[in-house]
Amino acid sequence: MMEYIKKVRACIRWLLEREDINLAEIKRINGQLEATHKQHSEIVADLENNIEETKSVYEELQKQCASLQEALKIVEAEKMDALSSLRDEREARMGVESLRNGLLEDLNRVKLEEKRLTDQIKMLQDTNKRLQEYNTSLQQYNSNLQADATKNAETIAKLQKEKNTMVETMNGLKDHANSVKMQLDIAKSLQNEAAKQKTDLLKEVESLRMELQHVREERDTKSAQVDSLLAEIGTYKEKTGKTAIQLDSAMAKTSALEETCSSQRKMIETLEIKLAAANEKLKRSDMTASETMTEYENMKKMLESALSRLEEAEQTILDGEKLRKKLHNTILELKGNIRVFCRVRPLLPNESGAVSYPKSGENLGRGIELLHNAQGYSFTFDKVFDHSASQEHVFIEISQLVQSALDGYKVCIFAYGQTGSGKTYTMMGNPEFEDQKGMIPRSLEQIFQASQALNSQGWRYKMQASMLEIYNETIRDLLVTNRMAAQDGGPTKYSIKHDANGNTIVSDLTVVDVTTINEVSSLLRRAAQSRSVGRTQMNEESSRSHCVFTLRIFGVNEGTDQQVQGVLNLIDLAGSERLNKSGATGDRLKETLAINKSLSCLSDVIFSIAKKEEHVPFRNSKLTYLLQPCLGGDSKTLMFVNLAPEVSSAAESLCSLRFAARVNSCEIGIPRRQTQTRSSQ
Ligand SMILES: Nc1ncnc2c1ncn2[C@@H]1O[C@H](COP(=O)(O)OP(=O)(O)OP(=O)(O)O)[C@@H](O)[C@H]1O
Repeated sequence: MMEYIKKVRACIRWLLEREDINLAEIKRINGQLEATHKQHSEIVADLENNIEETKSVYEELQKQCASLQEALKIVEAEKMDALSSLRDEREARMGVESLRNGLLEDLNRVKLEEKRLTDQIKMLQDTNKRLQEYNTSLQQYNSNLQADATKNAETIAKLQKEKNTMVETMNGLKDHANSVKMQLDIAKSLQNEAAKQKTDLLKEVESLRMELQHVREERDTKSAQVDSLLAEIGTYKEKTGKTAIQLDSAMAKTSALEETCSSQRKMIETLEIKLAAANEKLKRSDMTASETMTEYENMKKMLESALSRLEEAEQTILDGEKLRKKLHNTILELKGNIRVFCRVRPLLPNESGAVSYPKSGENLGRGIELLHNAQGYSFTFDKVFDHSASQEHVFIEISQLVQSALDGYKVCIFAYGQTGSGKTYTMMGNPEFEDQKGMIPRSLEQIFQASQALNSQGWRYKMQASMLEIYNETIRDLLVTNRMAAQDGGPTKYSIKHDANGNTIVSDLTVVDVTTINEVSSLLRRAAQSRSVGRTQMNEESSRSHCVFTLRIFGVNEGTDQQVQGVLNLIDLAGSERLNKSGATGDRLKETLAINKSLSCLSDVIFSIAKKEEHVPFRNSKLTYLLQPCLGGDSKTLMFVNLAPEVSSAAESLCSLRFAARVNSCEIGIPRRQTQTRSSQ
């Protein structure tokens, strides 16, 4: 309880203390309240002042507001104006925007187009670059091939030389072998003789031996007789004492027998000496025979090795020839264009020339310059032959091309140029004189020689020749014997067709199997006589027709069963002169028109092939339709452009050169070989 009271007292004390504190606090708060009241009244006074001020400001503001509203009205009106003008502007802007959008679309389109074009240009540039690179690589390849070809030609020449020396050595060896053989024959006959002698001697020795034996036996019987006689003598002496006469005779008999014995012994000795000599001789002849035999064997071996080397060399030459052929064809294939050779005929007396040639530089042998109306024109071709070039020289340049007809290519060589420029001279020449023979007889000679040479490699060739001319768009058979031999009595109408293999067939045309060059020569003579020759003012013997010689070549290799089918077309075109220059009238005018038409058809065809046009107008003239397979891209085509060098022909020459230059730039495609195996037929 006490404790409790103590606590209550403490509580009361604490409450009293708290009351004091609270009183002091109330006092403080009252003081604060008073201060706050004071402050409040000050604030109220301030606020009242402020309200007054605000009121005046408000009035001021109301005034301002009224003026602003007025201004606002004005502004609103202005705004309306502005809005309407804004609308107009918007419309205008929309118009402009749609225009802009259109323009943007256009721009985008243009940009896309530009991008496409840039891509295309890039692609073209790339292609161009690639083509250039390809071209460079082709050129490189080409020059490599040419270098290889030259190297091969050198190797072939070297091998040929080696072959020649080997052939010479072989001939020497053969001679040597023959002389050795003769020696051997002599030695053999000597040996035979010696053998015979030996047998004779052996026989003699045998008979001598037998004789000796016989003599010995005789001697032995005689000796036995002597002994028996001596015994008998003894017995006589002893027993009966026969007479001395009997004894003497017996003695004489005995000594005679002894003499015979000694002479026979001598004979035996001489026979033995003879036998030894014969044996010696036999031995010697045996030795000579074996020596000759070894020498013969050595010679035989040498001859065999020389023959096998010769065979190897021949094989290498054949391989080299094959490689050269392949390289040559590859080069021509890579070129892929019509090749053009230009040939200028010599000036006739009293003519002055308008043609010159580069004396040096890269166009040497390929360039030609023509002076016309005081202006110079330069051209370059695959080859240019000046007036001094011989027929042989020109032929060397085309011989590889001719050769490829044997390898199964279609080859077409034609001569183009004005009348009197040397086309016929180039193509046919004068076959009666060796140095004046033209490309046609030379080509045929080469074909026949080469086909014979290829015989050893198993190739068998069959050839068919035909020859026609196209005169005023009409075909004439130049090999037919009776020209008017048609059923109805009129001239034969020839029609041209092409078979599936790309071969041209001219109905009713005479096709002659030829096996020798002489047959072809007589055919050419026959054709030359039939050829239509007209007269113009320019050339007394101007040929007014296109003359087409065709040789079909069928080859089969009996070893490999490979078959080839080549065609060689050699064409002497009619003169290309213009109408005003030829001065032709009447029939001649008709001829000239027909010639010009077919020549222009020829150029149309060549240019259309070069442009890779879908439609090539082959059918526009007989000439182009006839040559379609040979111009259609898979053949090897060469054009001679013949020029007359005189000043008066400069205009015509310029036309011919321009045409030839265009032809030279044409790519007609890659020549293809027509080849198959017999079993694949
Ligand atoms: N390279 C040459 N060397 C020597 N004489 C030539 C040469 N070229 C042509 N001739 C001669 O020029 C003349 C005319 O030549 P050619 O008859 O070959 O001309 P062409 O062009 O065939 O004429 P055409 O169109 O009338 O047939 C001939 O007498 C010929 O012998």
